[in-house]
Amino acid sequence: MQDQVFKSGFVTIVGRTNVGKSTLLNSMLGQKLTIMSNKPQTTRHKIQCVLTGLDYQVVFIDTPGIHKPKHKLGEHMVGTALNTLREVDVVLLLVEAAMPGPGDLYMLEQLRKVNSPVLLAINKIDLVKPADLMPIMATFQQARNFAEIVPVSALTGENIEYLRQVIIGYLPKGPQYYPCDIVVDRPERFIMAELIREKVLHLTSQEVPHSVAVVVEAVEQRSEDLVAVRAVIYTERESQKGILIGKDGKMLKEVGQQARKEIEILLGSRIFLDIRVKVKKDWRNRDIDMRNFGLLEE
Ligand SMILES: Nc1nc2c(ncn2[C@@H]2O[C@H](COP(=O)(O)OP(=O)(O)OP(=O)(O)O)[C@@H](O)[C@H]2O)c(=O)[nH]1
Repeated sequence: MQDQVFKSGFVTIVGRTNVGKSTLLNSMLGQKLTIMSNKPQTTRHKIQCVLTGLDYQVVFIDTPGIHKPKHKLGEHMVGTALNTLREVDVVLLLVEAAMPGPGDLYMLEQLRKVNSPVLLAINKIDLVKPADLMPIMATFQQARNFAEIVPVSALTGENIEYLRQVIIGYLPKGPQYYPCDIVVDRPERFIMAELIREKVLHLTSQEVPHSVAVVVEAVEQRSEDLVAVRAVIYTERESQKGILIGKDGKMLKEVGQQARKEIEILLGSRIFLDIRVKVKKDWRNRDIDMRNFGLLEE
């Protein structure tokens, strides 16, 4: 009998905003790790999630949505995404089940310089009729010779297991980079901040989301089963601060209650969560603020 070969490698999921990258990643990992929202551009960080099986390990790098930059943070997001393309073993391009739009064409153009295998996953197939899928697949295949095209629904889970197998099939022989119980390489503080930001995105209306950054400033073990967490939500304008706090502090209370529940699950402990809201004017255009918020790497 032949020895089993261990396969491992780095995989990046790219695609324009809102195509379902985070949902797909979570669905493949079977756990909630990156934040999901119905508003575009919620993923700013390069998060690595690790999926380990008996004979494989996939390290997923979740890139920010590629889009035409509008301000400095936007430029940085595009730069990060493009850099990761050159460092990975497999690139997974995610698109929606629709004819390619300008965003997809821009993405395809960026991928022209990529040498590693590029797989195409066509997401949200639950929204289209099977007959409409064939011409969409054909159009994408004409645009580039993809290693494979896999239609999926990250939301319903359709074809996700198959996609996982396809990805593993393209990984090279390699070592186990991380211990098997590691699923994410970001520190807990970062995940806590992302959970809080996710609640803000879900609960507030359109004018707030993109100008919000969350920083967890302190985490303190108060007793055996109580951890105190102090976080600050930064906004760009006084008016946004008002919206975030809400009438009689109701909005902030709701954000805090919802985030607390999930942080308690994350840490496996009771949490005392103290959230403040502060205004930091124009932070998205200032490198120093972005670095402080952990949005730029040194
Ligand atoms: N119907 C349907 N909706 C989906 C599917 N996958 C994702 N969505 C929805 O699409 C929206 C965007 O999903 P995300 O996973 O946040 O998208 P993203 O590409 O990570 O977005 P950014 O972080 O902005 O780049 C959410 O409302 C998801 O629920 C799917 O297979 N079917």
